[in-house]
Amino acid sequence: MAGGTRELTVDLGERSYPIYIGTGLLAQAGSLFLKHGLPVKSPILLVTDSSVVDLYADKLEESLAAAGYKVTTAVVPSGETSKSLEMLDELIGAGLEAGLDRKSTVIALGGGVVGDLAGFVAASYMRGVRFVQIPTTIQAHDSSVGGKVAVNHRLAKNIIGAFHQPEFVLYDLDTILSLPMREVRAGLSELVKQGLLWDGEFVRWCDEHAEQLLALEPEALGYALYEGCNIKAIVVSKDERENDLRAILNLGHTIGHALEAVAGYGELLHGEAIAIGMVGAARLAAKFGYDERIAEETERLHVKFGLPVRIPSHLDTDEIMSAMMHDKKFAEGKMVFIVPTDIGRVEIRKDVPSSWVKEIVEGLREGTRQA
Ligand SMILES: NC(=O)c1ccc[n+]([C@@H]2O[C@H](COP(=O)([O-])OP(=O)(O)OC[C@H]3O[C@@H](n4cnc5c(N)ncnc54)[C@H](O)[C@@H]3O)[C@@H](O)[C@H]2O)c1
Ligand SMILES: O=C(O)C(=O)C[C@@H](O)[C@H](O)[C@H](O)COP(=O)(O)O
Ligand SMILES: [Zn+2]
Repeated sequence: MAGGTRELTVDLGERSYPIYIGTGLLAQAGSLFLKHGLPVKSPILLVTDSSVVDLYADKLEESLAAAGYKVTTAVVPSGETSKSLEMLDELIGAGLEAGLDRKSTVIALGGGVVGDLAGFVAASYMRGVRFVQIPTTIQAHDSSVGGKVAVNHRLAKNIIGAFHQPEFVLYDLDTILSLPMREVRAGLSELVKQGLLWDGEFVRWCDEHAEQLLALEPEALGYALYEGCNIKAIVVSKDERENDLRAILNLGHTIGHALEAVAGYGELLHGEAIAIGMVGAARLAAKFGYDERIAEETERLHVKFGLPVRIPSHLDTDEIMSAMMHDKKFAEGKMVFIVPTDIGRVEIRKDVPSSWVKEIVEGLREGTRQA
């Protein structure tokens, strides 16, 4: 690997895999595919989106071709609406037409949308083929690690999916430099999330380096993405299938996923919805008697990164409340929330009164002063 490349392991026994983080890595993809034993004789399906294809597909295709691979590239429209059953159907068709067999590999080149969608194609094509994650957004430090793959239903996010771990994750930090500013901010939301749920020191570091992160200063970005992937890898390694601990990665998602579905996929970016959801979760913490400064700090930090912290006024509270009932954590008639107990610590609460949640949603509406 190129000097300066960092490597982490997602420790899952026989399904363990590395995450390579560094610069100039797209050009090394072919040799890494060979190193990981991905068969040359079976065609590859490369899935990317309409914004990423012109930026990075050529470099990847060239590297794979030089290593002897035959690659067919399928391009989906960029944005959340591509995480759909219709697009899954299209891509399965593309795989069949390209002659993919059971030894083939599906590659995701793009952000979390492409990662989740291509991952679900890999999980379902012929009941499962190999999969490689090549993330190109900040957000995708989260989505490319851990094996959650899915498409959306109009009523609920990620409700049709699977757990399907990649062979490896190849994170070429050069790709991040072309991200639009709104996507940079949205991605930083989930990076800060990893600190809020696991590592208060990392939150303080993000706070102190906000300017460098927003400017995509390479050293700060490389360190932060490494830390974000590391936290994700630790949690996933302890509880791959979300029997318990892994649910903490869902901080902000009970409200956030509901907002995405009710607003219509793509109106609020995932990271934006989760930013609002994290402020909501922190306000819930105060209701459970935890320090009110947790909510104040959470909000201040998100404002510093230029993220939304209020629910758009046109979204209906009752619709948001009923969308939350479709949350995957909802069980035995109870709402479940990941609640911060300090900056860098959370607990899983299964005793959350829906009246409290409704009060918080109302209090978070645009134009409402803090309750
Ligand atoms: N599976 C998981 O564990 C997990 C974790 C976090 C998020 N997610 C999912 O990830 C999705 C959000 O991911 P995202 O924020 O990466 O969104 P995205 O994939 O839609 O990418 C954001 C936008 O940036 C563009 N883009 C991507 N890379 C680019 C680049 N390098 N330069 C210029 N433009 C680029 C894309 O075309 C898109 O328009 C959501 O669907 C969310 O549910 C999944
Ligand atoms: O990997 C996880 O586990 C997460 O919860 C990470 C989240 O950031 C991500 O948005 C995930 O897709 C949400 O999972 P879901 O099970 O609530 O759909
Ligand atoms: Zn998320």
